Amino acid sequence: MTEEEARAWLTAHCDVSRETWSRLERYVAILLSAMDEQNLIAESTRPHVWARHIVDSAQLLLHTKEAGEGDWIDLGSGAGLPGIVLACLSDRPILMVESRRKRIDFLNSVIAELGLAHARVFGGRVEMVPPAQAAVISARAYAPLPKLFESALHLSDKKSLWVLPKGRNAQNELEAARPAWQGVFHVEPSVTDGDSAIIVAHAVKPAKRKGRG
Ligand SMILES: C[S@@+](CC[C@H](N)C(=O)[O-])C[C@H]1O[C@@H](n2cnc3c(N)ncnc32)[C@H](O)[C@@H]1O
Repeated sequence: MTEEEARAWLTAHCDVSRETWSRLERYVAILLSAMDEQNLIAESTRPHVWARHIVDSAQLLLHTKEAGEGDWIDLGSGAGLPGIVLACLSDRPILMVESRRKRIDFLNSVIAELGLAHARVFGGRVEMVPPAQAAVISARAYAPLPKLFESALHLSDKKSLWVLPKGRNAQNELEAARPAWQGVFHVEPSVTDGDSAIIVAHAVKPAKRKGRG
C-alpha cells in the first residue's frame, strides 16, 4: 500500500472529517519530529508512516463494529499506535497503557496538543491497571498471546472484544496459545500487509486444566 493509497483507504473506510484529517496530520508531524529524540517507530517505516502505522492502526475499527458500549483499552501503546489514531477516528473513551516514562510523557503531550478529551494514559504496567470490563482491548507489538492474555485478563469480561495485530505468525501463535486459552478466535487479514493478520477474539478465559488420573 502506497502513502497515497493509505489516505484513499482512510477516506473510503473511516468517517474522516476535516478536523480529524488535521488531527491525524498533526499527529504524524509530532511523531516524526519526536523521532529525533526517541525511537518511536522503526526508522525504515518513516517514509511509509500513513500505510504502516496510521492505516495499520485504523483498520482495527473495521473489526469492532459489533463491540458493546464502553472503554477501549490499548496495551503497550508506545507512541500511540494504535491508541492515538483510534482516538482521532472514534469518540469511544480510550485508555492507553504504557510503562516507559518518555513514552507516557509523549502520549500525554499528544493528547493535550490534539485536544483528545476522551483519551487517557495509564502510566505503568498493564498488570497494575485497576480491574475493568473493557468493551475492546487492543495490543500491537506488545507481547506474545499467553503473556498478553495473562497480563490483561483482569481488564476484560466475556463480552470484551480483543483485536490483536500479529504480523506473519498470527496463526501459529494462536495454535500455540490454544491449549492454555479458550475463546472464540478469528484470524482476519491485514489490509496493509498481505502476509500479516489480526487476531479477533472474545470470551477469552484460561482453559480448564485436565484433572489427573
Ligand atoms: C514494541 S513497542 C510497541 C508500541 C506500539 N504499540 C506500536 O505498535 O508501535 C511495545 C510497548 O509496550 C510497552 N510495554 C511492554 N510491556 C509492558 C507492560 N507490561 N505494561 C505496559 N507497557 C508495556 C513498552 O514500553 C513499549 O512501549
